[in-house]
Amino acid sequence: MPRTEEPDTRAAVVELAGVSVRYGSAKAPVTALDGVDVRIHAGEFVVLVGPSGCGKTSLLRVVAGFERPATGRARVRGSLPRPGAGAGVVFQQPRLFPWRTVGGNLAFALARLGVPRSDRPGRIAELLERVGLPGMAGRRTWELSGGQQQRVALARALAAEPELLLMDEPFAALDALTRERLQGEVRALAGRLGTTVLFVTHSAEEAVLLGSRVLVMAAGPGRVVAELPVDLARGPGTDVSALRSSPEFARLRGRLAEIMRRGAVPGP
Ligand SMILES: Nc1ncnc2c1ncn2[C@@H]1O[C@H](COP(=O)(O)OP(=O)(O)OP(=O)(O)O)[C@@H](O)[C@H]1O
Repeated sequence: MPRTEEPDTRAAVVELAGVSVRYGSAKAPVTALDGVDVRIHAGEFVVLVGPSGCGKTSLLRVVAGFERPATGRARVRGSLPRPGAGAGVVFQQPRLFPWRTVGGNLAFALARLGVPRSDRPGRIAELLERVGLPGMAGRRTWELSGGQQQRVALARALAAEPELLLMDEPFAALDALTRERLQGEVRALAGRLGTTVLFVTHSAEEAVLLGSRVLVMAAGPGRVVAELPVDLARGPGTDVSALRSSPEFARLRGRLAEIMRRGAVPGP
């Protein structure tokens, strides 16, 4: 959704043009997405926000290659999206193998990526360090808290060093304190690694806190109705709780909540 008449000539990491997704049968079709255009550039942190059923997960699934659009064009780095090809995915639930250790879960992902057995322990230690779980490789996943399990899921998604990270309400099931900590970490991590992120949430607050750009969706049928660029400070030392108490954050959150209420861009 360009904000000017200038054509956008930058190479896009994600490009959706006129994408529709339909479920159900021919007799009872459900149009989950209708004519969605989205371009995401390298290093952007794009958040999809909107009410339940507006197609946020469907859009993410198209980008992940789990869902083929009924109409339109979807490309990731110029190619048809395919599961496991270049994008790391983190879901609301960690979806770890409960019978494997933390390290075993990561080793499985690394093996699938073709990482030689001898390199795996080093990579596992690095990944666990990166998500704030150093030395936890030998732990059973059921010994971990929900937040720790979600960190392991994030480490698994980072195993492929993806240029693109897709996150579907990854913190929704966590308590407020853990959520805040992980929000800060994901924000810092994405900035440090230069990862492009597409993140789904219901929360206006989370959207403004994390996103460099927020896309607002509406239902019936699912579509993108507005976008809000977010210019809150970014950088490794940016403290999420300080950001949350800044006047700029309050202004943006209020504006986004108003856009979400109206389902369209309000006047100046
Ligand atoms: N497998 C499916 N079969 C039939 N309908 C589906 C299927 N998956 C999703 N839908 C429908 O498509 C629409 C969009 O669903 P989707 O899960 O993408 O929305 P969402 O915005 O992510 O919702 P939520 O915030 O509740 O997770 C909804 O009406 C939903 O009921």
